[in-house]
Amino acid sequence: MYEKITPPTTGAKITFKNGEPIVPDNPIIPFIRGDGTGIDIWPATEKVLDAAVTTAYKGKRKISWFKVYAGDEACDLYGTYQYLPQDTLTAIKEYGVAIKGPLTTPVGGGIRSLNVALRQIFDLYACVRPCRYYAGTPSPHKNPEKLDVIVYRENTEDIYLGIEWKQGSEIGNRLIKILNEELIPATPEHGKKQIPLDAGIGIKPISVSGSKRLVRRAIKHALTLPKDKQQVTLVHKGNIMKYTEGAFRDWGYEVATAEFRQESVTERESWILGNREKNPNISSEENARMIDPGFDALTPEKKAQIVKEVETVLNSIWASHGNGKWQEKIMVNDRIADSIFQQIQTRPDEYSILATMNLNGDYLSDAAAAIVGGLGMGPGANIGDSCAVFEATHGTAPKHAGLDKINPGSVILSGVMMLEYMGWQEAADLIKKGLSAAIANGEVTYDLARMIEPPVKPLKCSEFADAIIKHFG
Ligand SMILES: NC(=O)C1=CN([C@@H]2O[C@H](COP(=O)(O)OP(=O)(O)OC[C@H]3O[C@@H](n4cnc5c(N)ncnc54)[C@H](OP(=O)(O)O)[C@@H]3O)[C@@H](O)[C@H]2O)C=CC1
Ligand SMILES: O=C(O)CCC(=O)C(=O)O
Ligand SMILES: [Mg+2]
Repeated sequence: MYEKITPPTTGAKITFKNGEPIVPDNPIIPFIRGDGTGIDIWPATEKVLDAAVTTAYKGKRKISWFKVYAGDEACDLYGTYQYLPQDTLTAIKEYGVAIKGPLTTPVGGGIRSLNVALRQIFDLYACVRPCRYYAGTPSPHKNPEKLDVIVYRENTEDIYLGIEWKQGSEIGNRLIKILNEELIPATPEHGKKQIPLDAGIGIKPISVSGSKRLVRRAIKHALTLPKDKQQVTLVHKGNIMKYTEGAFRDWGYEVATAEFRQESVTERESWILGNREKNPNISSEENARMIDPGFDALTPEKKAQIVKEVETVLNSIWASHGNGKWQEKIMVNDRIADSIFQQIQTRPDEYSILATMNLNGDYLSDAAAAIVGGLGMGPGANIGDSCAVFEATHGTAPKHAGLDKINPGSVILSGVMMLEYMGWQEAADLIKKGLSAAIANGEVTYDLARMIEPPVKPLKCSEFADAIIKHFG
């Protein structure tokens, strides 16, 4: 079955039922070490995960690690250009849950991202990146503890589908010609616009199914959070890209109101209900004026539309959501993408789950990680219905590779997410406890040490792993 790798002789497979993992006490878990700093981070991560499982379960549970190859290491073993060997894909498919270090992607040419390929091959449609603060972590922000968000990023489409044509290529030129001469003129709303003849072209598909399954998962996750965090914000640039980003917003609201009607309220609905609660005799038109600040300047058709919206909401959900009942529901709102970047800095505590398309989520997860201490503190998971691959938000950080210096925190915390996903909460809690105590004690790697006042001596990557284990307590 495998060409160059052999699974561990002990251990059992994780299987899936209705999208949920069924985990034996001795699961076989494939891991990819990763390029660049993966060489430093993986041994530290494995050591911490194993120590936590041993301490928590005293031998009753154990992970059997299965080394599989991707990136530079794979080329060394399998030959030139064998960046993602079939062995690796077979192992991940067979064992269902895997963890990986970062993999290099060249800019401008060369291979396409192996990280993105894994997400697409296994249909890992939700990229889940929690950004929360561990006490004592130095941060460029005054109140980093106020940020506690989970970026829920669509993981398989958008421009990451990778369908693009190089400037000057034959097909690219043909496409531009067809667009300029046939398709754009046939679309009146595009007027006399033309694509520059010297452009490269990329395609940005955003589908109903891709958007809805992501938002569905985000809402289900929100339902498991404490009441004050039960909120999903749909992030989009729908004012500019109406039929992709704007549609993502609309489909997100459709999921909330059609599939989670009893559990959710949209922000606009909450305003309409709230206006009626404050003034039981309020007219529909007055209510419409209050939810839309520009109401008086609108055309009569637009005004009528908003009045109708008010009446529809009151007729359909006043009984189930009115008189303050909406305050017990999951709030679904939306924010324009550029605005959310400033909102998570200026009003961090107003947000919880941020549901995004692929590119916006990529940017936003790095930005949110920076607020709580940087990319060394940014874990993540790529989740599908029959497979999950855990990996950090950051990349290979090549300038720090092989120095035993980098912060392994993000991959270790990705391991914590994996343990939680497996239902091994006791082991996950031990690691969070050990990591919190190490940080609070100033035992940190260079990235955090350089921000601490007065300065502390940085630990090596491997020493940080040891400090976490020491603080299991
Ligand atoms: N999922 C994946 O595997 C990903 C892969 N990549 C790939 O990684 C490669 C390098 O990308 P690049 O843009 O340099 O981004 P990186 O995330 O690799 O690194 C950028 C900088 O972030 C800081 N950083 C990153 N990781 C850590 C960490 N664990 N601890 C502390 N600081 C950290 C370092 O800053 P400083 O030097 O200031 O300390 C580093 O120089 C590219 O090929 C890219 O495509 C990128 C993202 C995700
Ligand atoms: O695959 C890559 O090289 C980059 C991916 C990335 O930045 C991410 O997933 O956050
Ligand atoms: Mg990224």
